Amino acid sequence: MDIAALQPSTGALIAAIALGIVSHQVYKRNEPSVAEFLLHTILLYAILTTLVSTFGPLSNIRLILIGLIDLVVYLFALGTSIVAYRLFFHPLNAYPGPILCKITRFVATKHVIDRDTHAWVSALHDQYGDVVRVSPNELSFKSVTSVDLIHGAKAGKIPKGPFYKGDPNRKANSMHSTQDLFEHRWRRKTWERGFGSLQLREYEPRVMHHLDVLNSQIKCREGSSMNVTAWVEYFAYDVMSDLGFSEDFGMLIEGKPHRYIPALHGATRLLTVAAQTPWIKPLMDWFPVDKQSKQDGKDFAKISMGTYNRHKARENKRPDLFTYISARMEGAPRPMSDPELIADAALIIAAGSVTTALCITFMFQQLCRDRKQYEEFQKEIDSCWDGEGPAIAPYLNGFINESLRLWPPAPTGMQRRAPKEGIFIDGKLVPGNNQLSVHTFAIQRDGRYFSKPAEWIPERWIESRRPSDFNHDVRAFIPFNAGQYTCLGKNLAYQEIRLFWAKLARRFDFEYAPGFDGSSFDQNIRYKGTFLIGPLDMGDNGTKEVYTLLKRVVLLGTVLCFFAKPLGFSS
Ligand code: HEM
Repeated sequence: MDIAALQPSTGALIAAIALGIVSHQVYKRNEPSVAEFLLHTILLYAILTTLVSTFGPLSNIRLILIGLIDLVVYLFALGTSIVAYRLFFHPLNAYPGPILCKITRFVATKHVIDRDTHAWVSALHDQYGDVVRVSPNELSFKSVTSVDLIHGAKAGKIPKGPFYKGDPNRKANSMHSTQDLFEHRWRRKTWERGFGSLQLREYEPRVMHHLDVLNSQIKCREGSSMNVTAWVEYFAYDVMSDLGFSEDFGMLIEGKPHRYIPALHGATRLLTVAAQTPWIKPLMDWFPVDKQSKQDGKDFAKISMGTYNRHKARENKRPDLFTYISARMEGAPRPMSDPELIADAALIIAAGSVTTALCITFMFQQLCRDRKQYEEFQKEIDSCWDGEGPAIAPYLNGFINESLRLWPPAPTGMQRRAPKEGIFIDGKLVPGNNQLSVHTFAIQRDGRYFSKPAEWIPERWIESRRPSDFNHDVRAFIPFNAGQYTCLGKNLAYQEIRLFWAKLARRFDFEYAPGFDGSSFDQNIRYKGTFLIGPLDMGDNGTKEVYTLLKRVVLLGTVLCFFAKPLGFSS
């Protein structure tokens, strides 16, 4: 075929370019879904082809081909218009950032796929300062003033961003993923009933029960090594299935993971990719990408539904978190639907298990790395245990906070949307509807807020022991986020972690397993919504048990001597 004969007329070309630019103006105001975009494009193709046909008689095949060329020109004009706008006319143009990030979200998506978002954004902050444009319409901040404005007390009118739309496995919003301010407020109130101090007291013996099981499993394995990462996960998931639904995944008893763990990990992988670019979500079903994660996502949804159905069917319920969440709250504007409750059921375990497990596992790593800190840690727990839980344990608290500061389980920014009228942060206007967040990992490792930021120093949290010249600004400590969306399980998490150490540090003396030095663990810290970590192989060196036994023998001897005399056995 004569190529020259396929050349579209100038009129059709100009029309295609004009339509590309006009479409961009329309899409800028009303972002289309993938289906809408495809429909528009097909319609445009039909319009362009009709237009071409008006310029003279053409065979059908020529008409189709010239129409296609026009369509490519249209798409090219649309793309060029988008890139030019994002580079030169976008309201976030005044903010610094890498050029590619200003043009496309795929840079951020690539880092999610590479599992290094936390380190990538942190490095961008090192290069560009307190604010970076990480995507065409998204800013990442790391100043304490931004915490207050985006997440804190002054952020009442700031809703969650489109990131939260991303879960491809969800039929309805969970309390956490809803972006409507009013809806979030009343659903959160419903949840709050499960986290009062009375409820926490009720949960405590249930946590202790799982610690007893873990305790006996460690004892059984004395002399051999254990992958602490896995066992702490078993503990945290078993606890949440019990506190959440009065069920027991039974991972601690069986010593192996329930299907829930890989299913949740796979589902989160899909979620974090889809959440970067929510329009990708429907495409995930159409294309055969990451089949395993898709299957995991489906299994995760199925398990959550099963949990919900069993809880609903159960009579004589022990009060647990889901009992509070699923009972209609007085003053609630409407009852919750089944899909919403299933989404909330998934949230309980997803939010409460992996986060707590990560905090504990990072503490294990540090304790084995620094024997001096371990000795002080153990000494304090031994001295303050009052039979029910460590009463005042400032060093333990400092240790927990250092874990959460250096390795916040959810390390990246929690995306919010600027209100319509925009918001002034650090003296500059962020125009309405752009996305913004404070980067937890970066701000918590900023020397302006915490001196020697990369060092694990529990004493920094104890006022009497903190060096007087130390920077210590707790406004920059946001592992649970802050304000209206702050973690609901914060107190539960602290309680669980304290009980964990009170029970286990008193009993065992942990150290790296022979041949393991922790370096492979450090090198394999990745990001996947939360941190994703590798195995941490440890053993109990047994001295603690022997020491406890010795203490008991000495105590028994003293008691016997004391009674022996009056009873006349010692003459
Ligand atoms: C060390 C442990 C924990 C850490 C570091 C942590 C961290 C966080 C963070 C950063 C958020 C904010 C998420 C966002 O804005 O998108 C959050 C929210 C939440 N967390 Fe936790 N969490 C922990 C433990 C728990 C536990 C044990 C539960 C119990 C179920 C829980 C339940 C929740 C819930 C329900 C929300 C949603 C709150 C809302 O949207 O209003 N978390 N958590």
